[in-house]
Amino acid sequence: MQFEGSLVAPDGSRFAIVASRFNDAIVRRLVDGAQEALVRHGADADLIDTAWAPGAFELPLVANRLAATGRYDAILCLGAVIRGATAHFEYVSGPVASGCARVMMDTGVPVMFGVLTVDTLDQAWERAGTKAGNKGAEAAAGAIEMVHLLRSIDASEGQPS
Ligand SMILES: Nc1c(NC[C@H](O)[C@H](O)[C@H](O)CO)[nH]c(=O)[nH]c1=O
Ligand SMILES: CC(=O)[C@@H](O)COP(=O)(O)O
Repeated sequence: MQFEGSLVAPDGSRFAIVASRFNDAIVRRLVDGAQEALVRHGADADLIDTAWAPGAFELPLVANRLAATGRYDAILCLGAVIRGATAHFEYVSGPVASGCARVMMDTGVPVMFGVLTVDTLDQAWERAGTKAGNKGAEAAAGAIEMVHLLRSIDASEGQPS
């Protein structure tokens, strides 16, 4: 058997975008990119919910609560963690990444990590819809692929290999 996900959202698939307000001038571009990419790949805009958290550090908890509702086929966590003058960058970016992965493994709901972890504001702008693409749109494409992939694996249960 070979399993892979297409980039066309299955009918009725529901998505949640969890975004952080810290550096929101950048994060809003990630959210816009994600919403546009989901719809362009066939998702129903009415089936895309968005939640805003204070900062990236809070994203995993919000993602966990949304995943626990059972309403969503995939969740996108979007944010922008930009290095400052202290070690705070490490204490935020590390737990956010591991927290998002933990939610995905604990709940079985795909949680796409669309959080920028960059050293400079320029690097953030480059990844929010300019010369390095849009990490929100990338997260959206990955979410759709994961929904398809997991549904095909689940559908194969009990079938001979
Ligand atoms: N410096 C950044 C933060 N810091 C805030 C934390 O995410 C968190 O909200 C606070 O520590 C309270 O728990 N958040 C970002 O998203 N990006 C940053 O660059
Ligand atoms: C990622 C951060 O928390 C960072 O932006 C905070 O800046 P600083 O390290 O100068 O306090």
